[in-house]
Amino acid sequence: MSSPALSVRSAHIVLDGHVVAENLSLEFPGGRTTCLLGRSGVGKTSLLRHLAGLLPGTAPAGPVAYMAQRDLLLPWLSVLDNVRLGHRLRGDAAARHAAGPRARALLAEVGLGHHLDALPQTLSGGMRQRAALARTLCEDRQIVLMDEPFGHLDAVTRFDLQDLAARLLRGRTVVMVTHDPLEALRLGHEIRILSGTPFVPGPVIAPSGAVPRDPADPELLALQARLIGELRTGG
Ligand SMILES: Nc1ncnc2c1ncn2[C@@H]1O[C@H](COP(=O)(O)OP(=O)(O)OP(=O)(O)O)[C@@H](O)[C@H]1O
Repeated sequence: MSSPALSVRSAHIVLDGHVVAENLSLEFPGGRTTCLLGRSGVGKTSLLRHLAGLLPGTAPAGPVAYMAQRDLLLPWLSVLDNVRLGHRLRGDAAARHAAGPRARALLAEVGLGHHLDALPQTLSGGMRQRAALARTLCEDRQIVLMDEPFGHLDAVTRFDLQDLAARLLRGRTVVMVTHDPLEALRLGHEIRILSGTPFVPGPVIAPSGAVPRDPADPELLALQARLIGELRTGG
């Protein structure tokens, strides 16, 4: 099954009287990763929450997986139970049972196969983010919304998780908020810069080559300089 495109049509995003977006129309291509960049406070999280149907008066485009800025792991559940939490909360007995092997396989993929019984507070920040990524993927949704999924990680851990995410998210429709232009350039089939109040999305930036892209690629480095310049002047 191919992942659906996502569209926003003539949307207004207003939070307690603050107009974040007005008459907003945007397309996110199916089966591709779109990275959203923009200065702090421009409205990236609000747009993601709009897409997820988490704002008043909105509905999700379909079943979505949402990975929030904080990992939101429940401290009293093991890593394994955190990863299969959605199934445990929603599913019937058969679905709950089936989630176990899937959760274990994903935890092995993210390098936590030996920490199934660990409690979140005993893990490093990078390990917690990996567990949160496994939980997001355990939902097995065609649409995945991610809000700064690799923020607050050291450069090497971030780099490794970007590679992992690109592999595990292949073929899904992904909208990812990031503050890091290089992350957007490594992972995004398309990149949009949001700027202004209310925000307006800039034109689609579509670097060439498959993701995850090589950060040493001269095209990427040139684009990084351009994105930083646009963020500086536009935001
Ligand atoms: N509940 C609220 N009521 C009023 N204004 C809000 C509310 N939540 C957010 N805002 C404002 O809406 C704007 C957009 O916030 P949002 O969190 O979407 O920005 P962001 O681009 O994701 O920021 P950051 O990069 O810092 O996470 C900000 O100016 C923020 O102050």
